[in-house]
Amino acid sequence: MTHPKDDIYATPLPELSRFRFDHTVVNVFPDMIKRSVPGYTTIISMIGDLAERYAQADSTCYDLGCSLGAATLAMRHRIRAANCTIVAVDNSQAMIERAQQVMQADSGEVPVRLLCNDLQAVDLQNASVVVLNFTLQFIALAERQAILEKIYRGLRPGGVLILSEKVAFEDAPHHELMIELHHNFKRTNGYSDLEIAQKRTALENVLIPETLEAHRKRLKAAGFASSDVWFQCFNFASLIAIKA
Ligand SMILES: C[S@@+](CC[C@H](N)C(=O)[O-])C[C@H]1O[C@@H](n2cnc3c(N)ncnc32)[C@H](O)[C@@H]1O
Ligand SMILES: O=C(O)C(=O)C[C@]1(C(=O)O)C=C[C@@H](O)C=C1
Repeated sequence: MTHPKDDIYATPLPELSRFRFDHTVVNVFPDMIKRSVPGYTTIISMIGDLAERYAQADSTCYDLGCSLGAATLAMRHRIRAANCTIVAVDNSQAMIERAQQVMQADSGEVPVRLLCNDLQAVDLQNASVVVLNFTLQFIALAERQAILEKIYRGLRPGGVLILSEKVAFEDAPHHELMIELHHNFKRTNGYSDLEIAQKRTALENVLIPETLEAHRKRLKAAGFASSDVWFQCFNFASLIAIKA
């Protein structure tokens, strides 16, 4: 499958609409996310490692906000436990349609079920691995706690949640520095200042980052006794939370 270059924000757009995961984004998504999220390829690969370690026999692994299924594929190729299924969920019809093609072209043996649905409407049961890879950041703040509680309830003891997010920092100078370093990462990857600025505006009030402290507090309140960061590059981080 070819991966066209993301040039969505390359020319001045008279009206910047809110960022949406529509057909235009789907077409360039693999290029967009690799050039926009520091460490994305490493995180995907490590989700495979973690799935190999934590997937339990006769259980379900969930990829919530799966987009084109990069984390699903990483898990599919690393799970060794017997009789596991992966359920991959996204509420963008365009993403799920393309993800179907990606799964059909893949020869992995672990069964994958793709669902076009709001992850908040999906019942989680008998889970050993749950992935929220840059998804929770797109959900309203007031709805985030209930999602983590549902995940906690749906996990088996010893199961794991992998939560990756763009994050904010309490300390204003540090926050600004991380944003500048992230923008510099994008510039190094070929995005112009115009592209960076227009995407930033389109993501305003759509992608809502929180501090790592806020995420850990929420995970604790949901029931996770243990959670901590296992990856961070600038303002992009991934946490691991284990159900005792
Ligand atoms: C940044 S992308 C996730 C990337 C993907 N997890 C990966 O590892 O490549 C965010 C995804 O979350 C999906 N999403 C946002 N809100 C959602 C919701 N309430 N229910 C299901 N999917 C959602 C979007 O459609 C989008 O595909
Ligand atoms: O913060 C940015 O500038 C981004 O482009 C980040 C981000 C993300 O973290 O999901 C936003 C939208 C796209 O899905 C790809 C990357």
